[in-house]
Amino acid sequence: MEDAEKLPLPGAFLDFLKENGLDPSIYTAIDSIPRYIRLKPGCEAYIEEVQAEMKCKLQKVDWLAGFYSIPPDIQIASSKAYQEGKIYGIDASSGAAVMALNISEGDHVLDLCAAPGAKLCMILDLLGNSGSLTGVDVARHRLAACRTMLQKYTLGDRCRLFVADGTTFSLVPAGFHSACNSYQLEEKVDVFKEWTSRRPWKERQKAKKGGPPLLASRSQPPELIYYGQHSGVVGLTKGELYKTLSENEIGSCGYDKVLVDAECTHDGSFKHIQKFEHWGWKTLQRRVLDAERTDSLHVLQLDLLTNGFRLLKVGGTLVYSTCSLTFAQNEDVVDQFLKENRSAELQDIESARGWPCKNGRILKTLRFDPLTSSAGKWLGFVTAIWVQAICGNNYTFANYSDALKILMGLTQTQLNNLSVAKDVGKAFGIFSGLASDCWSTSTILIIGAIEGLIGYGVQLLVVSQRISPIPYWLMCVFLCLGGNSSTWLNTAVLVTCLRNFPKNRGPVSGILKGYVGLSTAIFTDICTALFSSDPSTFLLMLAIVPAVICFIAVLFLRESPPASTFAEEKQETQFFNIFNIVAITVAVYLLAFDITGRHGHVLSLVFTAGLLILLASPLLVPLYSIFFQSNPNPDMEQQIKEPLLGQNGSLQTEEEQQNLPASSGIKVEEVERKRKPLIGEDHNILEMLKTLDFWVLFVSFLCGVGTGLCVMNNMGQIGLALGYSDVSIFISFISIWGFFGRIFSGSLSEYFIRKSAMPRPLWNAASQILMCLGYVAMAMALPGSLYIGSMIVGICYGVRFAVTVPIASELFGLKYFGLLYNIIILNLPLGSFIFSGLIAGFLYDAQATSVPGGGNVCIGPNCYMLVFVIMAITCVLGCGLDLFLALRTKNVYSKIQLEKSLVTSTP
Ligand SMILES: C[S@@+](CC[C@H](N)C(=O)[O-])C[C@H]1O[C@@H](n2cnc3c(N)ncnc32)[C@H](O)[C@@H]1O
Repeated sequence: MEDAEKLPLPGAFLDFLKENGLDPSIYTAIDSIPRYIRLKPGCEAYIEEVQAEMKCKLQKVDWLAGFYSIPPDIQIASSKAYQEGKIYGIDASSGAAVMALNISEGDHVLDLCAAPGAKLCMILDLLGNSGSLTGVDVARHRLAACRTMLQKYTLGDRCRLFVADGTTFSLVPAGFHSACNSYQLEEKVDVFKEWTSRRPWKERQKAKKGGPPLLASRSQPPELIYYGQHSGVVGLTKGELYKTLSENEIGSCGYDKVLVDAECTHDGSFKHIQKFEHWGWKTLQRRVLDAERTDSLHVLQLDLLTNGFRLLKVGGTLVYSTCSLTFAQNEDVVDQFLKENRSAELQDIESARGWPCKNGRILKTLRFDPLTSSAGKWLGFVTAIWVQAICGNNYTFANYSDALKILMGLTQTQLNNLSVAKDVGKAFGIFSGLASDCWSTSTILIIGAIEGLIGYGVQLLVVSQRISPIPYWLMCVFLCLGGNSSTWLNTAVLVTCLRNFPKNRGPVSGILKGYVGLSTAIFTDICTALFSSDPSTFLLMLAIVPAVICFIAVLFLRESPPASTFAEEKQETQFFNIFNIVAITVAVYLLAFDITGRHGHVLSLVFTAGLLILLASPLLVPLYSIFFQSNPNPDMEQQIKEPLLGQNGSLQTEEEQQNLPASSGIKVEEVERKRKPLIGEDHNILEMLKTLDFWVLFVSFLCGVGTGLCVMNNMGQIGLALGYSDVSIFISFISIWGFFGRIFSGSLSEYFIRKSAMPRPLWNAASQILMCLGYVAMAMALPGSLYIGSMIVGICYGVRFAVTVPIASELFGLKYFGLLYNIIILNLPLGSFIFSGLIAGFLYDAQATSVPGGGNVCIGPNCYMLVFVIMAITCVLGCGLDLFLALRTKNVYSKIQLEKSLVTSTP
């Protein structure tokens, strides 16, 4: 066994792991686990200095503000930045435990197992100049180290530290609640003054005689060893400080937030376990594995949790965390606690969205697990590709619109408005965006699948004449449903994949949107090949296939940890190159089939089989991952110098880190934003709507996709007007060239950001100019114009999509991306309505002549000429807006480039 070679774990420890259902192979990952540091708020300007001093690049941890990962071999204790208190050594999962508390301004927080104080410092940083923090620890010398840390990082002003047993500690933040302080009217004679490190004579004498015991006992009253000026202690009398309240009083005067980061076996601490190689495995047996000790640990953990909860205000939040991986010390403790405390309720840790963790055994608990194979993430991406490859069903309206027009006896305006109705369905994408912020990927996918099944199912029944034509308005509703279904699928796929691969947003968006572009061709070609463009069969496929694919994706597509090591990122880029190659092969294959004219039945069957094989081929990436790799999740223990609480109570050094494989939040609320976000940071919807950048992006997107949609929706009639009876070739053209636009702009824009900080909006500007030329070509209606025009429109429409998605995420963040994306996508129904429903519909009807039996028709280049001219002018406007946005976002892209260059230049 490889792990045995790396770290020869003793039999007793292996037995311990086995008893607790833990895989020993997790300890093989020790050497590849990065370290984490947190930058003290306000020290951001020193990043470069810190990097230069440590001779390594700090890689930002996207999901945890202020955290950076560094290579595992870098020692921070000797660095100037550490000594000057600019950086902390703290594990990312410890940071997650603090974030789960959801600290808000003015909170009074209790840290019941505070020493050595990494989380304590982070809490104080988050509190700033408000609220208070009470740190408690049973070990005097460890808490003294905590005090040193507070002084070093100048964080002590709102903190008080008590040596006390956390299972019996009973003091509330009395100094802040006059209502809870019955002594307030008494004359205060002997009050606490400003804290001084100089001890009273009595204490010094006591210390000379050997001092108090290192560990506080349960019955011993709390001993105050430090308090800051604004910690609520100064001005209190002893009676006030040490007053214990009734349960009822605690309900209103207790703590807003309690952290119980309980003592545990530390088996989740890799480096901690590694240290036993030096300390001796017998020590491990005695300190960690001893059955009696672990039994009493479970009791201690439950007691700490119970007492922490007792001191919590009604409506407050408690987080229980350990650095053990065993169920006994985590879920079992929480389970037992919940049984005994019916007023406690487990709450979702909402800030955990996108954290590299998985669910614990109890719903709403979380585990930071050391081994997470990336195969699942890639398998999820492959199913995302498949979902997208069937997601462009919305663009295939022209394939069956004529059947609808004839069956329902519609005019062109009515038909165009039907196509607008399907695009209006996208306006309700807002719902999928909202839902994606609270529901899982699988729920969103299932909703989309069922909606599509109903929407296209009814259209199928009408077109196949299984039911007589339904009223026009009702048909609008079902088209709307069909259109809306794709927003659920797109949202589920895009949001999840962008969060899983935040460092490769261009390729992710390019590939996924590329397949959306291809999906029209995939549907059209397979249908034409197998069923000779029969509209009923086409609709049957639109109804059934997406639902089946979605149910497959439900099994695999979920949020996973983003890459957090340099090697992982490098590999991500390689894998995306492979996906790009496969996608291009699919596109070329489709193109080859399209341009080689009509094919016989056998050849068509062979083509379809080949296409299915190509669509399945991305599976090779997750298969490679399964068979040739096992990636450690890096959120594991950092450097530990000594055992935590040894039998002699030995003291850990300051830079020791805590690991947090498991934590559960009990009542967590939304984090309050303290300042207006800058462009490039996470914006909520209101914040985004208030920015000029958003409106520029929104309107320029409208200019691009609105005009493009108009061409797609009207292609059937444009083709007829120009003398083509079969327009499927043009529809396939738009789809395939759209694909090339998406795939190349996604990856190239990423490449040029990395290379020269080229703002992504410049790609939109270029596409808009090209699109303008395409419309001019179509307006001229020369021979071949429609081929050139559909190719250009396809490319530029593709670029718009692939580039705008990452731009939105780069400017406004990924936190609320589901909703942000769907607001931007509102442009589809809006653009479709303005350019297709209003402008094209009106101008076409003005030129057309009525036909017997209802409806109208227009033949000749004049039918659409004015429409094309208007759209060409719109493109020039769009280009201007894109250039303006590129100028405004120059700095954002310089920053992104800097981050990317840091990654690539690191060995
Ligand atoms: C996992 S460590 C806490 C780490 C700390 N929260 C940090 O982030 O630096 C557990 C701590 O619990 C303390 N402890 C153990 N038994 C305790 C008790 N009965 N009451 C209070 N603290 C206790 C230990 O001294 C140890 O410092």
